[in-house]
Amino acid sequence: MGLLKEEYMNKIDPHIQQSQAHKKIKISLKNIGKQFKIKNKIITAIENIDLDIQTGEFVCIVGPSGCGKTTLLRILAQLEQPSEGTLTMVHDDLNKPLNSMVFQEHAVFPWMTVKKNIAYGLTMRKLPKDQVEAAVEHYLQKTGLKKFANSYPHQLSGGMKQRVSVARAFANDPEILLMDEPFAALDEQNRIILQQELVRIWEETRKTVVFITHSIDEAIFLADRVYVMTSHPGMIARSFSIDLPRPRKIEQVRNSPRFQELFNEIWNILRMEVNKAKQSEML
Ligand SMILES: Nc1ncnc2c1ncn2[C@@H]1O[C@H](COP(=O)(O)OP(=O)(O)OP(=O)(O)O)[C@@H](O)[C@H]1O
Repeated sequence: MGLLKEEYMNKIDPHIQQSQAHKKIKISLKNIGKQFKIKNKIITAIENIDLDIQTGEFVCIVGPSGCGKTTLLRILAQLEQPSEGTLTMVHDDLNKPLNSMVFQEHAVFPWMTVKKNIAYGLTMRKLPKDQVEAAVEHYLQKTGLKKFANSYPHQLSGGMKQRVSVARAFANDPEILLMDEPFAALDEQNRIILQQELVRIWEETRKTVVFITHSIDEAIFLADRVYVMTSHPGMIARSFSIDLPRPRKIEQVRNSPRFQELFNEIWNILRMEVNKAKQSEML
């Protein structure tokens, strides 16, 4: 059961507020649920989601296919209205966008050069030209795209295109980055390289990130906290604090006994949820 637009705005707007310095919670979800109506059938995508995300925290969400991860992210991006519950997001600096989204693929503009793609959000905000150029230059450098600044997306590999998406999101300088399986379509080598680059840029910027992934390895390598969701309808099954030291290097993380321990704990929960999802598909 959806909300009317006005009801929704009443729910969201008062909570996108300027924070006081002592406030640490950036995103708070209380009892969030979402139902979709298809023909006469109601599908509960997510239910009873309660979680708090701290300012500067890197959060990964893993869960079986179809458990509502994208729905949750779309609610955070305000592309979707929750059917129930309260979403609170603290907007600290009104000169910056509250959030930017990075999608799995097809998110770069094919008619724009790499440089123009990265500059897009800043240009739309009509920021001074030299400020835009400095930000673009910075992220071209950080993502190894300098040589391709004037190339068009069709001249780039899949990995390069995702770099452009990541560079654009960071250059836009949002307070919250919402990432929906951004590396899922990449081959293993490119995925590792981009994970390493993302972690490096994030460790410098410490933005609040919500990152959806199917990969337990990826979640542990990137996150401060991993939430595991239940199968349909999606609820939070468990949360894991990822207490691995930073800065992180992929080889060190993967070889550490703590990584193995976390992997096994998360997999034990996820395996049960994936099996449940399979059983309900067979019914
Ligand atoms: N716009 C929509 N209309 C109807 N049902 C929807 C809509 N969006 C999502 N759903 C349903 O809600 C449930 C959750 O979907 P969602 O895409 O959020 O899951 P997911 O965990 O991101 O899936 P995956 O891991 O496969 O990408 C699914 O049953 C899906 O069919």
